Amino acid sequence: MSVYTPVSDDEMRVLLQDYAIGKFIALQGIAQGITNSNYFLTTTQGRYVLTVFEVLQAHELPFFLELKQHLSQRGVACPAPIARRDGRFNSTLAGKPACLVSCLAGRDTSLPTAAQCFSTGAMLAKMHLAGADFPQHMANPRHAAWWQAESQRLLPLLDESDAALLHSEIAFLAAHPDSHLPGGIIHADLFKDNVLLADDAVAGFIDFYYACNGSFVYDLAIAINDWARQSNNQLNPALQAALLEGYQSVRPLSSDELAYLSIAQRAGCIRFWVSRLLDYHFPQAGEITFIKDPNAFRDLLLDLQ
Ligand SMILES: Nc1ncnc2c1ncn2[C@@H]1O[C@H](COP(=O)(O)OP(=O)(O)OP(=O)(O)O)[C@@H](O)[C@H]1O
Ligand SMILES: N[C@@H](CCO)C(=O)O
Repeated sequence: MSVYTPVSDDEMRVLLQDYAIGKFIALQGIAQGITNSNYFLTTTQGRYVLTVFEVLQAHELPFFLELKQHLSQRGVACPAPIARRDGRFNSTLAGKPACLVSCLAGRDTSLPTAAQCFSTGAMLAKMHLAGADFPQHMANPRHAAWWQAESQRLLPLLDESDAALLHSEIAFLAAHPDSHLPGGIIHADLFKDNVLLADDAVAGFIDFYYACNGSFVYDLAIAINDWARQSNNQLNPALQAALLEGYQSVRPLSSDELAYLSIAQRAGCIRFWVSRLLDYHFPQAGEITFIKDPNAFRDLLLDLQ
């Protein structure tokens, strides 16, 4: 259940006065999603998605909403934020930051086909190219300095072999950084549940709230690690190849990027192994946390080494 903040029809009617998108017809909570409260909003002019942010703070929102506007204007399949009458994208509802975005067709999948992996790879490359002239910068809050610092809290809690693996892998990544590789705006969380598909085509990337600056090959690696990962936490070679082929159909990788890809995949494993371990060992009081299996990324890491 992902509606933590109830929004009444009357509250929505009041908020709609700040927008020029017609009159209220209906508001329906969306069951999927973990972090935020999401609703489908229908007005006399169309269908939209209302998000009430449960964790992000108001001052953090403009970067993500302006990025979505930039990308959607350049043909990247993603929700377009809806501007208020005063020109802003961000609103407040129930004392929390909120926004309206366009409603996309399509559904996510947990069992992608090779054709869907190809389309996702191609759209990711398109996103990387489209971000080139986005004027804002956001350092990655969950990269090398973060996993180095957070691992200090985790190491005493892990069994001996996991602790040794985490420690040695972080040292390996520190010795093999990606800072020399092409980069720009990355999604940084392009898992299967963050892509809406209409048959084989990408209807839209969603959940841009980890988007930041980073290397393109790292972003691609994060996507491969989820889209091609099978239930045994090993990669399906055909799905991995399809995602890579789709990406390269739009933006061919340099030989340096290709050589680094497997290291980037190991970095992607560390990123999500660490965040899932933190959710498991240090659940935030008062924060809604759905704990995903940390061992999935440990096991994939062992397979990639
Ligand atoms: N622009 C959109 N158009 C259509 N459906 C959307 C849109 N945005 C979100 N959804 C639907 O709402 C669901 C929840 O959205 P999302 O995954 O962004 O939730 P969240 O709680 O904000 O983030 P997360 O689950 O990653 O923590 C999606 O699975 C999708 O079905
Ligand atoms: N995609 C992440 C959660 C959101 O960052 C995970 O599966 O661990």
